[in-house]
Amino acid sequence: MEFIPVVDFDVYKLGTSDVADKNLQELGKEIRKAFTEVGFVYLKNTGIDQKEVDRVMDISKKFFLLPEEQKKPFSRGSYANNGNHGWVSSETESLNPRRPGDLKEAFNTTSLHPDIKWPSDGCDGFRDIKVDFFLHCKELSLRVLRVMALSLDLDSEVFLKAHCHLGSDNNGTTLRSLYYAPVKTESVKIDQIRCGEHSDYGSITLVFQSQQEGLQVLNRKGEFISAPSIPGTVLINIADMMQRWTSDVFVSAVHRVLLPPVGDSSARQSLVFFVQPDDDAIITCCDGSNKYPPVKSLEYLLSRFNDTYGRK
Ligand SMILES: O=C(O)CCC(=O)C(=O)O
Ligand SMILES: [Fe+2]
Repeated sequence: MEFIPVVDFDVYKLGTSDVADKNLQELGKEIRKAFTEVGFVYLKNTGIDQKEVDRVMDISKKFFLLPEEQKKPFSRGSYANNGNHGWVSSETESLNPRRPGDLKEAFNTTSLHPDIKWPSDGCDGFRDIKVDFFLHCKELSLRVLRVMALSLDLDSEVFLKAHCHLGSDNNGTTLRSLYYAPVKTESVKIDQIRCGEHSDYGSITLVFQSQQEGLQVLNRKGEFISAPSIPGTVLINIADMMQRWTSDVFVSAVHRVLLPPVGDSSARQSLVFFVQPDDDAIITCCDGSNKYPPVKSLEYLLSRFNDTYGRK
């Protein structure tokens, strides 16, 4: 496939409850085709509107533009109850370990625990805006996971059963805001880009992008195709654990974010919702085959984090 298909999710958008089986089946067919052929799909009419996405981007940007000393207290690794929650500074991660650190900053919302300390000075409303958006993304993700199961003629709950704790500290699902600062060409290292080639780790990922281009997806022919922002849609991709789960029926495609063209000094932003099965879920091939050995969700995730943050 040379492009990523756009599928209309209207019949099962957030807020609908009485969807006919026939409609779900139709939807399933289209989603299945996209996830087997390219691993990515754009969904339109999901019930998450562009205004809400813009609000989350705006509050995130306010935080990212604060001076470093104000962001440091919220660093990833400083939260006792959750090792993944918090701020990650630029060039800390290499999603492709063969490249220098990615030119991006991130804030991970992984814990919704009431005791979590949130940024608020200079970015009023940060917590509420993030938490509301997290919960909307959660609802949409559960709907998509249900359609995916149906599309494979499986029990509709087969994936949902392993996402019961989504939004609690026994599940690693993360809403990540990314900020790709304007690039100063003269200080870019050799082979450095905004986000190195990688595939995601969990079950599925929801992506919302600002207008700036750069996201590319590797198709089955081995060519990178661009995945531009389409306002009002959400881009959804299969991640590695889902590929294992479906014995490679759904493909977790490699993707990356390139530098902007020389002379383009705009910042880029995205919101990425990484859906993760519950920590103690055991992921076993759903076709009954043993193409991949069973793996515990949390162990798999931790091994992938070690690669990203440079295990020595
Ligand atoms: O920023 C983007 O558009 C995508 C980033 C991404 O693929 C990731 O963080 O896993
Ligand atoms: Fe990704």
